[in-house]
Amino acid sequence: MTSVALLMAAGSGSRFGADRPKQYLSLAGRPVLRHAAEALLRDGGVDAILPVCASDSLAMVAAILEGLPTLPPVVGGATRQASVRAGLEALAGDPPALVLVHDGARPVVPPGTVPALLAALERHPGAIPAQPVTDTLKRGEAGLIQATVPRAGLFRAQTPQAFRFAPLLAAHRTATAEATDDAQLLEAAGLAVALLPGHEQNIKITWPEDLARMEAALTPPLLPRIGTGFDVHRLVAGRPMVLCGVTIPGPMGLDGHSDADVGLHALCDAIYGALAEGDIGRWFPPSEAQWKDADSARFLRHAAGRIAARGGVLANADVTLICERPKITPHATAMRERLAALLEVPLDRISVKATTTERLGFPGRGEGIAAQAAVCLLVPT
Ligand SMILES: Nc1ccn([C@@H]2O[C@H](COP(=O)(O)OP(=O)(O)OP(=O)(O)O)[C@@H](O)[C@H]2O)c(=O)n1
Ligand SMILES: C[C@](O)(CO)[C@H](O)COP(=O)(O)O
Repeated sequence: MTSVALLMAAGSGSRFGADRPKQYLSLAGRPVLRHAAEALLRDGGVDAILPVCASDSLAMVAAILEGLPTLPPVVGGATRQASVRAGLEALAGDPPALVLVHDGARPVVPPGTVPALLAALERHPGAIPAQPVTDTLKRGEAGLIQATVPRAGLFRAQTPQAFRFAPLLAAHRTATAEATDDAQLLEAAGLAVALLPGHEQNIKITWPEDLARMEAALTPPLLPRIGTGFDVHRLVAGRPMVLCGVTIPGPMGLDGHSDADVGLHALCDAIYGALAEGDIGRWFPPSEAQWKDADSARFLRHAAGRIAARGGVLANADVTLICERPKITPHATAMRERLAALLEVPLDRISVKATTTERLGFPGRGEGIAAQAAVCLLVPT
């Protein structure tokens, strides 16, 4: 093996103050540590990851990293330096040529970072990513400024930090003082460590607000998706009149394979259209006997399920019923309530309204009822 990455996860996250160490908290649905491991491996160049963690977390860490090229986890120490040393000693019997040391609490390793670090090791025994300090620096005490510290030539060190294995192990074995990163030990040994460009997204999660910032950065933006639907059913005697999930008593009803709820069908088609998932006939073919006289509410629940399956939400829906009779206004609130309940959204996201065609055409002659619907969904890109 030519390069191994130590993934540091033996800290307790005392500044973060959660019920678990921060590297095990969920970020965009997966543990922070899993993000860090995948990010390390993404560009290639790392043959295996060696996790370093607390003794009571060995099985959990192995489970979190399942499926990735990992070596069995090693137990860390009381300080970060002691933990890195434990990882290096575990490799010393069959040493890799190169080693990277990465904080398990840094879930983002920007693309290109690992290849650039490994390339720099051809010229130097160590290389790290670092960001130039851009704020004015103050030294303070008891809430008062003591001095302004010149910031020229100052950098904020990040990880992964990359080293030739032998000098890093030697530096750890001979260290006399506690270092907050590994480059410091090579510096103390008088060895050159290259400074490569770091990245603002490479945040070490230290405080709760860091995790919140990362969550916002990793959550895919929601894309508005518009859909429209249109449907017509014939008016006949002796059939129920179900419109937008509400049954309206009377001698005439709508003809169709299902309960012929024309408004609800238009709404389903608008949703399927917004998702580019066909139409109601694709999901519930009229050729299938099981949908005969079916309550169309189940179609709308299915459409709502498709929105949820895509991780989306319904921003709003607007249904227009086109008929002379029945008069819709007395029923509009009940229809909105029924649709909102089926879609599990607040009432103010649903509109139901009606129009006539001034007695023109088939709706005007009372031969049928038409409905059109428009929806706006917000769906992750
Ligand atoms: N004894 C330790 C201490 C820290 N780390 C790891 O080193 C990285 C950076 O350390 P830090 O942010 O200081 O983590 P914690 O020590 O967990 O945090 P705190 O200082 O707030 O307790 C983390 O991934 C952490 O798990 C480690 O492996 N062993
Ligand atoms: C290694 C490190 O992430 C580089 O910035 C940092 O030094 C860790 O520091 P901490 O004091 O352990 O948080």
